[in-house]
Amino acid sequence: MSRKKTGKGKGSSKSPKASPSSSSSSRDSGRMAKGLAAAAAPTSGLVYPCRPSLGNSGEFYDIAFKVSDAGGDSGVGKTCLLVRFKDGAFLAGSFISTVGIDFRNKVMGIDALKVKLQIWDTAGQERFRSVTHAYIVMLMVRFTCLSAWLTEIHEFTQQDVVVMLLGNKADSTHDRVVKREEGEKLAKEFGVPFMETSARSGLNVELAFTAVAKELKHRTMKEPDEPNFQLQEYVDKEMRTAGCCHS
Ligand SMILES: Nc1nc2c(ncn2[C@@H]2O[C@H](COP(=O)(O)OP(=O)(O)OP(=O)(O)O)[C@@H](O)[C@H]2O)c(=O)[nH]1
Repeated sequence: MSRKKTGKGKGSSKSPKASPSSSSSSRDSGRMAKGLAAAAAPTSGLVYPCRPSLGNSGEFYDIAFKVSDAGGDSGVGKTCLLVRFKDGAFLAGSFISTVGIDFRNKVMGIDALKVKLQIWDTAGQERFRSVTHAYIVMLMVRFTCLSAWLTEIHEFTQQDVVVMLLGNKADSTHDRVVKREEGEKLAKEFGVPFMETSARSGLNVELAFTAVAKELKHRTMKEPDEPNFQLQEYVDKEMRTAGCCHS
């Protein structure tokens, strides 16, 4: 029997706010009931850009960003990807559809800085309405829907939102969300970076989030005459260096 992944009745209705006070919350992972999602939406992608702050997991960080894995159709592996990234484990077993939204924090070392990513896990049906101000949206869509998803992103999010396309379940020929060639072609067509991941094997999961964190850090801290961070180039180079794949 499969259960629903739900925040209903758990935790509080408080949202993680863009202020130091949210850090004092006792939770490192928050859950919200579906109806609260829109009201609980973050007000800024940048959580707290200042010198070391103490996260609620007890880790210091220099800068923090909100990231959303929204945009994935139901069942493409959004929750599993997050769990793999945060806890290094794969959630095997029966499929439990997310209801409402959930978030997880992780602090990463990026170019001598501690960057906290607060990653929002949304149910397929919540789409972007609950995360309109997240800085980045990581899509794991079935590609027939890509155009519609991108239109929706641009309608409901900040203009400078960063979008990254992930083809998850790369470990499985049968289950994979999209073929690599198809993903690369479409990503090029739509002008978004693309990479394959697997929550099951861990393939490229750390790399995907590192690339996101680097892009966000660069956007916030770059000097006016500094060139933009090339996310796709970085990802391609890292994969080549690693002889294919990061896990
Ligand atoms: N083979 C394989 N299966 C995966 C992978 N990631 C997730 N799954 C399986 O896919 C199913 C759905 O995963 P979830 O992470 O719950 O999907 P979701 O996108 O969060 O779904 P919603 O909550 O409905 O939006 C589960 O049965 C997972 O075990 C992967 O990388 N490889």
